[in-house]
Amino acid sequence: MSKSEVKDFLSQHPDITTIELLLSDLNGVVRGKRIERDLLEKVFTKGFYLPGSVMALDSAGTTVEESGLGMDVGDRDRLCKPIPGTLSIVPWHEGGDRAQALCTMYKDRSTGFFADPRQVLVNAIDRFSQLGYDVGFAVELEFYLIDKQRDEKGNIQPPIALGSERRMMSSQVYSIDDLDQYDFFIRDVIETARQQNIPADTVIAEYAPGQFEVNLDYGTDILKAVDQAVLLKRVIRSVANKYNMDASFMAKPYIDQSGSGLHLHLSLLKDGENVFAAEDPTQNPLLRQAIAGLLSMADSTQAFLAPTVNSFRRLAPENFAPTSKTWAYDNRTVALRIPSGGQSATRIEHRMSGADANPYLATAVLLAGVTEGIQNKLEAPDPVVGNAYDQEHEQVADNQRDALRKMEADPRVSDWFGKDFVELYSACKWSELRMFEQQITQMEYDLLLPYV
Ligand SMILES: NC(=O)CC[C@H](N)C(=O)O
Repeated sequence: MSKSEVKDFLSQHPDITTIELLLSDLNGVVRGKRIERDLLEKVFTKGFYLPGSVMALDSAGTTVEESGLGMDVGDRDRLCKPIPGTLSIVPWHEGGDRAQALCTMYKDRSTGFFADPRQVLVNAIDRFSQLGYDVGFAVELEFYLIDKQRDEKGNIQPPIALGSERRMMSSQVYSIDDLDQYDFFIRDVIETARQQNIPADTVIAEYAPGQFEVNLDYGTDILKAVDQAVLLKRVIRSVANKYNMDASFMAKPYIDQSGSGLHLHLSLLKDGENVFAAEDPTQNPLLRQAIAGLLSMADSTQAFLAPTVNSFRRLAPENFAPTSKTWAYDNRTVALRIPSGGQSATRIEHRMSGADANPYLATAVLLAGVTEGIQNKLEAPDPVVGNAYDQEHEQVADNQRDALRKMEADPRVSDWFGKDFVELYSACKWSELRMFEQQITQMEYDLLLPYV
């Protein structure tokens, strides 16, 4: 990051006293440290240090020792550097004196650290670029607003909108009333994002009470768009918090309501022309190869798209979350949708990731699949017509164990994500899975303890 960026920023924002330096961990959770204004220039030119074990944390924030990045290497520090263009104010901070910058971790001064998920995406973008296409890329994020107060049974519940008596209980998809009721929140998200140069545009009320979707505008720079998605999640959480609500990207917070997804849209362009375009896009050979590649890696990359035990609860039929390795035109019951909307807008909507997936890894999955399909001219099956949930199709794994084993078994995953990274991810996820499985549920005590 250039010295002038720091100088300009500090002179434009004389009130800034502290700056948060942020990194996305394996789970997409933002971590980092805070520095004083005086140190900013040095940090931007020379970098700063955080333990490499930041990239080996489980969901409880504990270092997974099997990763080899903790005690084995003396919990050693790694160089981190801010990413140019990401320095911005933190509008939700009450004092108005805080800024932030997104950062990335290095192995040495010039090589990225294998364990940083952003670096995995950087590598994937490099390989994908060799295909020689420009892109149109966009991210959609679903999330739930949740009351900080639990209901009388101790369960989570939708919040009461500011200045209203009414708890949001309806399931009115695309409801304008629901958007009205939450206007204060939505406006604040869009405005806060704007202040951080994040192009969040549309907000939609989703299928369930308190569930919304926010879209980032189409971009041509994949890495920048994913950086923005990571930061947008923080905006949404922080703005919700301001109004005493939680915003959650958990894949399935309510068992009887729709889950939350992370949908990625990709079109390929050559000389400004969309190469996926065709009168009937499902017959476009290049698009079919890209689809075939994605489907061929659907099993072995699912562990990145469904990163926790909870993610697999989202993958239930009839909820517009994909359960099968399918694709179709204008159809939300499949894994890969080709949205309608005119030839020049022809694109793949990748619907497999939960909102809990790390956006860097989910996007690397997308690029790997598309590249493998096109390079190897893979053949796609026929697109689905009608309700994919009612038909016989090959299913994706319905549990994390199977997904992790399939990830470990496919050499293409090591090739794309790095052998060391796959080993790290695997160690962290198995450890976390064991942590979840070691809990005996209340239901087991209620239904089994007295009777068996
Ligand atoms: N609007 C939609 O497409 C719903 C998507 C669904 N909530 C998911 O989990 O992916």
